[in-house]
Amino acid sequence: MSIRGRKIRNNSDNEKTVKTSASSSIMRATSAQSRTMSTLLFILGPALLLLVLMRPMPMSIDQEVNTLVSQETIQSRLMPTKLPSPVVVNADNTILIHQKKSEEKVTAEDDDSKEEDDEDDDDENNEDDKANKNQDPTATTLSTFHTDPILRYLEKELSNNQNFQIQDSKVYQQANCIVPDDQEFCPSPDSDDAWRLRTPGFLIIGAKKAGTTSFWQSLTQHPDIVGASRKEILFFTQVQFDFAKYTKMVDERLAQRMTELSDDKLVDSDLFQHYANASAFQIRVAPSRADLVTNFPRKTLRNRPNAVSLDATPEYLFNFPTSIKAIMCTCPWVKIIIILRNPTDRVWSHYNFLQHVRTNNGKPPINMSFEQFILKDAKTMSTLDISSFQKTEGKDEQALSEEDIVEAWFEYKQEFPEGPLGRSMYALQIHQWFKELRRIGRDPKNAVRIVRLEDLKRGGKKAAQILNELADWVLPNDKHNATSPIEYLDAFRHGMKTNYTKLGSPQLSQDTKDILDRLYAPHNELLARLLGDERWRYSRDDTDEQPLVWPANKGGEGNAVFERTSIDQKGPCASR
Ligand SMILES: Nc1ncnc2c1ncn2[C@@H]1O[C@H](COP(=O)(O)OS(=O)(=O)O)[C@@H](OP(=O)(O)O)[C@H]1O
Repeated sequence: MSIRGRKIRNNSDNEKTVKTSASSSIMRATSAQSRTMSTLLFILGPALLLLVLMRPMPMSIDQEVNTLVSQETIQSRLMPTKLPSPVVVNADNTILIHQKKSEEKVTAEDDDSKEEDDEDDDDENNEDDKANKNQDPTATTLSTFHTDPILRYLEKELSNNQNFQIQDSKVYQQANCIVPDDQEFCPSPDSDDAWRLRTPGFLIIGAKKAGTTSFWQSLTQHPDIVGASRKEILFFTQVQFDFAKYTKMVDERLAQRMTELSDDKLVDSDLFQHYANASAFQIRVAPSRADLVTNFPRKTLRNRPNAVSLDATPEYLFNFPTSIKAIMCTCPWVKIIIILRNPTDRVWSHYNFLQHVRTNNGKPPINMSFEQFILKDAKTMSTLDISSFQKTEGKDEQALSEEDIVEAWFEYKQEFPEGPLGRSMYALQIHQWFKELRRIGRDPKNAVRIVRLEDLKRGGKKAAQILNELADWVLPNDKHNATSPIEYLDAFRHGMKTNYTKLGSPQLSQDTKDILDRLYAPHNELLARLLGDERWRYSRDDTDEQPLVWPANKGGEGNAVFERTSIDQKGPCASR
């Protein structure tokens, strides 16, 4: 019997005794005693009641979520500061995430010219580098590593190796890629292999649960839009990205060199590990294009000179710390489509997906309520042990640098790969994509299109028009309009629409929804400023049904100007 059970039995034994003696006491009780009791109760009663009412109540799950998902916990860690200052979105859509003493704007060009300077005379400039780094939080880890003897050694060794030639093309230097000597990398546009340059022609990079599957199904209606062998090939994510192959080679070479230098102080296992990691993440090794194209129907592409291929992997948007580099090193000409959705609705859909779809697929469901799910994520975000976060904590004057954010994001993804809350922080992710595109000399307005699921969901002529124009944009040679707007829309409508209510999903509680809307408000604000239209705020009061496409027509109609451009073959192939 449990201790609790025993207590109960003892209590009932006692009860009998108490009952017997109580009845005789009552018989003997005098009216004077009764009066005293009544008086005491009259005086103490209200005080006791007050004490009971003031007792601290346990927190409800909603309150707990509210506390954790507050701007002080997540916001301060994932966004550099509270809006509006010092986050400044400039007219040209660059975001100034920190304030330097001089209030000087940091642009991609500044970064580039700094790198070039570093390369010219990095020995002499070690001190300068340090000084610059103190002044400018966006001074990249790259410049730190440039001052490093082991990285210099690696660079020297790798550039001497015939299998690892650093391409002399500027774009590759800027993207900091080391391109393996891949014979298939630069086929002549007239050769039978020219199709490789259209592989992939464009990407749908996210967001997850924003209708990417229907979007893929819609665009592949066109006979010249050829999907990869499956949706979500994940080629440019860390898992598929062939870092291992190249880092293994780097590591082996490093290990060999370390053995040769066995007397050297540098032979230290921690240090070795550190630089092995650095070799993977600081020196971006381009994945092999030969491996990439195996994910596409090569025969179809070879036989159709106008065809453009599509990889739709929503993981890429979220996976920016590694995916952007891998993509820019492998197919820098690629066009990018992003589809967004109200951030709170996206998180809810994400939860339902994991709860139901995975179960149906035989994979283990996430066995928690929606509130527990987002609490877990909020906790991950707020308790991340990332030195770069801690470094800046409490120092308002020195906000996080972009490098810190990228690093933090990387760790966050490791901690909770689903990252349901983080994935809906769109501005932070899109900004990184824009920044990287500018870095290799591409204008995001030419390279990217962003649309909303809400506009496509509504259907009608305008939704059909968006899909049609996007197809036009990615097809350089579409002279025959093989697919009509209505066909695109029909395919979108019949895409992977789900109805979780039928699957038995509970409704999203209004309180939780409000909390999430509050969490995302500043992120949406930043998105609206980044994309130059306040409707990207995703305000629940917004009744404007005008479709929203980025970049918007300056005329204010909200429709993008879709220019038909041929695939821009930037990169080392362009100069050959
Ligand atoms: N045509 C149409 N109309 C309305 N809603 C649509 C449509 N197509 C897809 N969806 C909704 O998009 C959600 C799935 O998004 P994804 O395909 O991107 O999911 S995934 O990331 O590939 O798993 C999923 O959202 P939820 O139902 O809210 O979970 C789909 O229902």
